[in-house]
Amino acid sequence: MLEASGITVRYGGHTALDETSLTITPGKVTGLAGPSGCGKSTLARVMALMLRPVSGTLTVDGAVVTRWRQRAARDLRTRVALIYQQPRLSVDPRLKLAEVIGEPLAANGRPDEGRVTELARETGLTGELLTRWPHEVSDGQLQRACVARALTLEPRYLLCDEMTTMLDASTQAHLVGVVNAYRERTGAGVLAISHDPVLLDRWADEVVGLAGPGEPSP
Ligand SMILES: Nc1ncnc2c1ncn2[C@@H]1O[C@H](COP(=O)(O)OP(=O)(O)OP(=O)(O)O)[C@@H](O)[C@H]1O
Repeated sequence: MLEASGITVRYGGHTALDETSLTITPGKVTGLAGPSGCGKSTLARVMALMLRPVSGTLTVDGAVVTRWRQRAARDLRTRVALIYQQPRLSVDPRLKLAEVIGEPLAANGRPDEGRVTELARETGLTGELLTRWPHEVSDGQLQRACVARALTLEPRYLLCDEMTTMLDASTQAHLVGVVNAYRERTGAGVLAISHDPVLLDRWADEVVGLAGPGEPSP
């Protein structure tokens, strides 16, 4: 399990999370809802080992996380992948789409063109798109590449932060289908953060509501 327990995060003097807890179970989709600014993205970044909380404990399959970001143990860091709402802010504009997808493999010294091609096919990207720069593709095509990138190292937990909010209905359905197929094949646990109650109702096994600090739980 991926377990955040009693997590507190402050940005300067502002408390974004106040002793918040959330558990993601392998094989299940946990939905996370809550008003804008209540700390959903912040919690996802903590659970992806990208943001160190002021206090609280994060455990990944029983291992307590003590180091964060690049200093985190590679084995723990690569067990969790995060997909953001805005693909343009999460890709290096100097990399072509094939390189975007293959980035985690290259960074871990395991370049694998075959795996990149396979993931591109699964996420609905044609070979021709793989040779383009990010500015030459649509947001939906770029998000497909980001989903493929998130799956390259076969994470045990996949955190989808408003993954489909900016996309049309058919791209949304396709990418949710890709994540579901991955979960069914590998038993990965999924966190689905969304403002869309219809999507969460359809997609999640359980929906958790997050209140802002100092507010009553919904
Ligand atoms: N890097 C930052 N520096 C300062 N404050 C931040 C930073 N990131 C987020 N915050 C603040 O922390 C709070 C929680 O932000 P967060 O993005 O986690 O909320 P959210 O629930 O994901 O919101 P939304 O649904 O609008 O995406 C907000 O008040 C936000 O303004």
